[in-house]
Amino acid sequence: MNTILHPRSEQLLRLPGPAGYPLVGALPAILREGIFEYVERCWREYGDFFQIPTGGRSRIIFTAHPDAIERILHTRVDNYYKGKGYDPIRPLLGNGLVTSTGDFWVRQRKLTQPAFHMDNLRRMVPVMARCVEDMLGEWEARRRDDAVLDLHAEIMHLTQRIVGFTLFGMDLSDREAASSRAVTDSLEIAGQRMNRGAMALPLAVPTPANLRFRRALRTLDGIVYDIIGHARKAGPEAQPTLLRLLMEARDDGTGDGMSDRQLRDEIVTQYVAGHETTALILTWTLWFLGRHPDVYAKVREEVAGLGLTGAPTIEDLDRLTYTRMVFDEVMRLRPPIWAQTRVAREDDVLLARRIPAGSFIMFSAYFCHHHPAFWDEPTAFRPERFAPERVRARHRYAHIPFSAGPRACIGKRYALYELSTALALILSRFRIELLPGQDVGIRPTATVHPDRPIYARLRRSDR
Ligand code: HEM
Repeated sequence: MNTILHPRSEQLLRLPGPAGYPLVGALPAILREGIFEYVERCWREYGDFFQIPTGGRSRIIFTAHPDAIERILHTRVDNYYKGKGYDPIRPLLGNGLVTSTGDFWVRQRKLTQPAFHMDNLRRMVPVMARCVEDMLGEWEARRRDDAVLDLHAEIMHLTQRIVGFTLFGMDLSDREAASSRAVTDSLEIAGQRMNRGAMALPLAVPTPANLRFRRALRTLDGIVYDIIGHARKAGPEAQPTLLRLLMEARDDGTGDGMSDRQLRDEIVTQYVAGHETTALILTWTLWFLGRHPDVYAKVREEVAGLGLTGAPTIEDLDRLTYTRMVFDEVMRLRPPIWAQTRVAREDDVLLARRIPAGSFIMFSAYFCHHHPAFWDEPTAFRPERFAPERVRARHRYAHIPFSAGPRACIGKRYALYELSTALALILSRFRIELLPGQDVGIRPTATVHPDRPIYARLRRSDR
């Protein structure tokens, strides 16, 4: 049943939250502090559910409670759509799978899904392993020179190479440096544009940030149109990849294929969504393992138990159950995508509060993952939290690094196999020693980064 609610309904006005200025609400404070930091402060002060004024009558309704998240992503999923909160990222991702909505999204998701089926993942794992081995070969030379590695930079190169080969059938190595910078720049500036909300200047205004953003887009477009051109030349007999699948897809009604622009949007989306996220988790995993020798030893033992002599199989990777708990804990503490937004189509009730149609809602995996009612000592690193019996006893929406419901991450299994393959091969060959005295915090933009490079030395694994 749908009760019509006026946007100024008393129930909504009674939501706690900070005060703001008349025309600009809390935007000056958000700009000064950054949206993540601002939300964190409010979350500590106002708890699970509050509103942030953003000027005039508009407001962000924020929640980090799993009950509310379950309602948004599952119980009343049809009532919550991706709206203007995704605008800052649209110049980068266009109308690809992350940003599209409605019937168009349903169609594109259906077309894309087979690329991530088990039979395809099974074919991809040896390719992932080959990319890791190539990196380890380079690391071997550096180990002999006692070189220091910038972990995240190394891992970003790896995951880009993996996405290039597995999804597009192409070696992107020679473009790694340029595209890494373009992806980091564009996500960072999209994050800043999110901070500014309605106050973000149009991209056409030549501010230094806008110019950097446009330059990053040109670089990425160049790479992506190259990928498409390469695949067209390779012809239909080339290896089946996500790209081929999308190129060969035909509309049921008209029989038309996707335009180059739509292909571009889908490819950029998979490229960006598919390598930065996994790179961040692998980097953070190596960081936490370096800081927790007991956990490191258990992962190392589990990996050694596989007795790998070459690339792992899917069955090998499925046996890495403790390692999977470690990834779950890393993704709890450092979910790459710290918040998502939705707009309510109709009036609804969240956590016993009435939410009028048109409300702009932000919900956060990061703060949900740190919720003291669901996690003991939320900031402590404890993979044992993910023992199966403890997971069963917990709220299903207390841990949502991949989101949930129909718009959950399409690359979840791909990501987990990639992470396990990489970690298993790295730990089989090397011991990674963090340089002492590093105090690494987080730098949340559109994704949650380390706030400085993480440096490590390589030692031969003590197998
Ligand atoms: C640890 C790694 C990853 C994490 C934590 C992660 C997380 C997420 C999250 C939270 C969303 C929802 C975003 C939103 O709706 O705003 C999402 C969506 C998505 N992810 Fe991932 N992701 C990961 C890896 C990947 C990989 C490897 C790929 C592709 C190869 C991928 C492709 C996508 C796509 C295309 C969507 C949009 C799905 C849709 O709306 O239908 N992700 N991911």
